Amino acid sequence: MKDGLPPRRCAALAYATILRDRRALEPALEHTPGYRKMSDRDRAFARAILATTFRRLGQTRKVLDHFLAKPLEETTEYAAALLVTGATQLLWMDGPPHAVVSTTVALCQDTTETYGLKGVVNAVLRKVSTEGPDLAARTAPRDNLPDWVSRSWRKAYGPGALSRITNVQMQPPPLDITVKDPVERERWAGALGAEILPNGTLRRREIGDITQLPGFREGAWWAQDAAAAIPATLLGVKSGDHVADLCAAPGGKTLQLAALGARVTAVDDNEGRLKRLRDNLSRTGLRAAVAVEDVRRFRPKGPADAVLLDAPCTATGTMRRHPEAGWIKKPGDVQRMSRLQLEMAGAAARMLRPGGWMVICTCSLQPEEGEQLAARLLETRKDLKPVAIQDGEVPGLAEAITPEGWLRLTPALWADRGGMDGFFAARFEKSS
Ligand SMILES: C[S@@+](CC[C@H](N)C(=O)[O-])C[C@H]1O[C@@H](n2cnc3c(N)ncnc32)[C@H](O)[C@@H]1O
Repeated sequence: MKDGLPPRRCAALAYATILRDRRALEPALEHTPGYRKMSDRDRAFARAILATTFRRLGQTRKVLDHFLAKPLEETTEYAAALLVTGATQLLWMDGPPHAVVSTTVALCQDTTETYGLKGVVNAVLRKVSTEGPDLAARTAPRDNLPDWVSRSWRKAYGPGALSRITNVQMQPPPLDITVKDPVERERWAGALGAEILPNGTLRRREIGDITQLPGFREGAWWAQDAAAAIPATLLGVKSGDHVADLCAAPGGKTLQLAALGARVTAVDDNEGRLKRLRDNLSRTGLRAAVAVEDVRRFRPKGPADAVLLDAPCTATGTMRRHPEAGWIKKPGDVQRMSRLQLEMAGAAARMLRPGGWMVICTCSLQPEEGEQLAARLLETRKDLKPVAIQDGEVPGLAEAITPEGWLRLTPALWADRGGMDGFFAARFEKSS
């Protein structure tokens, strides 16, 4: 088979699946015919095409629109996938024009519907390779947000922040690392060639194969975005405390709490993701009890000293790491998820002992899943009172503390160091 054909085919097939089935990028690729049989290099190439395609989707579509007689959405599904992934390689990946155009045209032979479109695909991609860069220069990173996301962020954060957030999202994400033993942080920063961020997270510019990095196999650290590492630190956990970690898998926050010496019960209803949590515990030599259960039904053996709820959400704060996230969600998902989050937060509060602290967090930039969720929780549970987050608890992030004392992290924070995921966290104490 012609060189470069299989990874490009995988990328185009997975692109169509992701949009049709609203599926996340990694599982979509894993289930794409031929993907698992490819070499590591080809798999990495397919993944890079796909990630760049979603990261630049709005800009690429704008360029393609100039050369298409009808909107891309009205084109056959696979033809649209070939055009978008092909144009992405030409515009944003320095793809050699001849190789990109000829392999993409060859892929038109995959289906009867696209067979007859070889001429069109050839002509359009040739135009993209010659005239596309000038047209692309007239587009902007914010074009890459789905309209509903762009509208909601503009309203919530303003146009300036919207541009800063989208600029960060155009960059490939760094590898962020939480070290098990903080005393060893400097040593591992040296061994890994990493910078130490103000919250103690280690940051490397490139992700690569993390299993080959020093300290991974011996369980000295785990990968965790700097923003995701903050909520567990807000619980004020002491050694020996009983902590319920709700929606725990794959376990980044469970590991943090266990490393502090807490007796952690990690609850999640997804067995597959819990396997990853168990693997992480065994690799790092940390301990936690694990319960496979819906958080809304789970009852701990006794009241917990502290509860962490990292609720499922639309994950629009993670579009830098998961650029497809905004494209596979719809505005209705925000309402649906925020109702679920409120139910879960109510269940979480019931698990807490009087005087105990609870932190709820989501990796979403939608206010319905953050500020509005926290406010609604206070309306519905009179036994909770807010415990404002203080400057000293979040070094370098004082500006992220809201007037109510919540924490609103956006990708634009620490932008000169590579940004972070968008996250929201709020803390409460149970009064009775
Ligand atoms: C944001 S992820 C959690 C990430 C995790 N806390 C960490 O730090 O690695 C949300 C998790 O919620 C779980 N989940 C979703 N609905 C649930 C439910 N009703 N009960 C328990 N877990 C649920 C998902 O399986 C998923 O693992």
